[in-house]
Amino acid sequence: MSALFSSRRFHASARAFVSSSTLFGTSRRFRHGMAASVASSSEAKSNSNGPNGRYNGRINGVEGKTPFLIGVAGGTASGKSTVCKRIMEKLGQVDMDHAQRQVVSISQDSFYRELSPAEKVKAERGQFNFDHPDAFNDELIVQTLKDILAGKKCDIPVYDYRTNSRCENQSITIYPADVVLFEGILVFYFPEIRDLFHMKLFVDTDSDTRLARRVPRDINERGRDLEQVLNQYMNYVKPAFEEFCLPTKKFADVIIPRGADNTVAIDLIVQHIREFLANRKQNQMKGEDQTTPSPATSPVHGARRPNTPDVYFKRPH
Ligand SMILES: Nc1ncnc2c1ncn2[C@@H]1O[C@H](COP(=O)(O)OP(=O)(O)O)[C@@H](O)[C@H]1O
Ligand SMILES: O=c1ccn([C@@H]2O[C@H](COP(=O)(O)O)[C@@H](O)[C@H]2O)c(=O)[nH]1
Repeated sequence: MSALFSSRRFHASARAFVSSSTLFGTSRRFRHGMAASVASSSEAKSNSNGPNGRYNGRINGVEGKTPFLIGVAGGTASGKSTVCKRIMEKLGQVDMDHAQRQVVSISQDSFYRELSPAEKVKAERGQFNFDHPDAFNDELIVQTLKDILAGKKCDIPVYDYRTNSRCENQSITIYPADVVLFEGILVFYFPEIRDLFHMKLFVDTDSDTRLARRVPRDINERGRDLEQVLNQYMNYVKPAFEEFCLPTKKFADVIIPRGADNTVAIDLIVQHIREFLANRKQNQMKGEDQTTPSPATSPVHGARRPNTPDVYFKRPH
């Protein structure tokens, strides 16, 4: 079993409760960042796969090596994408060619299912429940994540919150990478998806803070008005969070209070990823792979982790 991916090692290093009060005072606003390239369908098609459907163009990606798949769950506007962006930034993965990235981030929002005409009308009136598990195409998520774990290049849909639908003729190309972050409100809800993750993070941000962030975001970036945002929040978002998202916190390996403000937690996760990448590179140079996530920590191979969080990054009381 890979020593690096023995969860014991990571957990031991992080088990101490971290005093964070001096570090979390600053409130910063971060912009969303796509960790994959957005292309038109024709562009996406021009990025060819090699034999066996595997992409041949990467330097670090070795065929057949399973990427380390990290699930990032949490309520709306908890800071999931910002946490992923922070991780990417700290690993120097943002300002580089998408095809060369070792770490990529994917949003569950890309997998909202197509609505029927009647549902579209409801959605336009703010009467469709986008926070219910039925709103997602979970089969496509499973298939995509399995393809990613198999080292395949994938094209995933681009979602437009303003029209409540996929952008036509557009896709995001996800190139094979060593580490893949998959973030979304319900990424731990579906057992078949949940069981694919090698590590599960839950971004745990206070509900008032989340609402205070969601209101301006939905107005400024998603084309909503205040009344619409608050109605949707009260009728669908909040009840669905309590029924479907919050109960999945128990599946997390690491809970990150305060999201991107929690630099201690993010640094620990980044350190863990750095060690994985360094170890994988070293083993590749030696011509062997000991860093493919091991059966003990890899749900892909059927083993399961206990459903209790191993680590809390906690402010002392
Ligand atoms: N730590 C933070 N401080 C201030 N604003 C933040 C912070 N984290 C996220 N935001 C802002 O809150 C909104 C939601 O953050 P985002 O990361 O998109 O959340 P999620 O992906 O969970 O929906 C965005 O407008 C983002 O810029
Ligand atoms: O068409 C749509 C699709 C989704 N939503 C809302 O988005 C959030 C999930 O995205 P986060 O980035 O995690 O906030 C979810 O709460 C949906 O309510 C939408 O309003 N319209």
